[in-house]
Amino acid sequence: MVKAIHTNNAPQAIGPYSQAIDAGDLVFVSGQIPLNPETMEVVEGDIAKQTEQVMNNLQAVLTEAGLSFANVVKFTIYITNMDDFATINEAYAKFLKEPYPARATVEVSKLPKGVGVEMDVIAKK
Ligand SMILES: CC(=[NH2+])C(=O)[O-]
Repeated sequence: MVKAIHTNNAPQAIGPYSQAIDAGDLVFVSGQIPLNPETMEVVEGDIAKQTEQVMNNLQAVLTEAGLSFANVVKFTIYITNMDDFATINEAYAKFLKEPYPARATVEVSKLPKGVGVEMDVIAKK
């Protein structure tokens, strides 16, 4: 039995998906892009600001599931410009403590709403 997680503290889904799915021992959080949850607009600012918003959005969904970044076992990061890798790492690391989750970072040609970064996570209860 799976359960959808929903919070108004993170952006509403922009397509037919749940913000997260509780699948028992694991919680799968959908890709977050840098939308302000109140306005549903892309945040203004550079890729560091976008990364910070993505992390805040992920944190809000995890909190709704009763979890935190300490529960995250896997991140996937999608970026539209691999030249942003170092900047994204720096902004990302501010939210995490060692041992860091497993991770993959891939460059893609486009992301929804024209943003530069999207991330999804898998968390273990
Ligand atoms: C933003 C997102 N998670 C999607 O699938 O479009």
